[in-house]
Amino acid sequence: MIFRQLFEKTSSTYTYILADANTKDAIIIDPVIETVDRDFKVINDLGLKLKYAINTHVHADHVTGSGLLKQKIPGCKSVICDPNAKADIHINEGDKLNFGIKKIEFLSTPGHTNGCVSIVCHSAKSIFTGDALLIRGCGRTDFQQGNPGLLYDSIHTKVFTLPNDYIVFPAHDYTGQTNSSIGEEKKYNPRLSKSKEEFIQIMNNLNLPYPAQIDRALPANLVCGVQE
Ligand SMILES: N[C@@H](CCC(=O)N[C@@H](CSS)C(=O)NCC(=O)O)C(=O)O
Ligand SMILES: [Fe+2]
Repeated sequence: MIFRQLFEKTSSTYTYILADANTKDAIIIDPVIETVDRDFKVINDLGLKLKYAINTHVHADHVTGSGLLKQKIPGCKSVICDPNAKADIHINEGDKLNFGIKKIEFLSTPGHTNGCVSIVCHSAKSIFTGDALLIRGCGRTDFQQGNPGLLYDSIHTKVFTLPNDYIVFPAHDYTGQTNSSIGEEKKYNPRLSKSKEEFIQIMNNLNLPYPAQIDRALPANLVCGVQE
């Protein structure tokens, strides 16, 4: 497996590239429009064939790079779960996609937004959690149909039931951390290690300012980041 974790610093977003080392078939998870040229260079330098550009949800804090990547790489298909967002493929709970002999499986993990998915790669013992589960945190639940009770259930029934040694790769980190594990987050996550009632109380009192790019990002991300 070829693996890259790439960072976009304005929105503190992680973009991931995964590829089958033999066939060079590749996927990208949560690309950001401002760093498409960097990601495109990585893809070309490594001789990868990008099959899918996947968004874990309709992002509110940055514009997705998936539409621009599709323009640059003929044959690349955009993928999302949210039925309101434009994409080539709309996936659902339990769906799988292949790249070479590698496989990913989608878990529906709503609560941060309605259409949030987490992506499991069992052969790499890894889960890409989008904004559902962050390192020692989780996605906010105060807009985009956010629902703290639903997020708690998503994480506890879909994510925390994976083996403790699975690596957690989030869509963001604001503290300089890159990854965690299921076991660590079950034990040390200050929000999700609490009871559901305590979690809902915490989430309803975060009082976070809205993301700086929200007004630009939400409409753009409903059309893959670019108007055709
Ligand atoms: N300051 C950032 C936005 C930070 C933020 O709201 N992050 C979201 C994920 S992006 S929708 C979040 O869920 N944060 C949870 C938390 O506890 O911080 C910006 O202006 O972009
Ligand atoms: Fe988000």
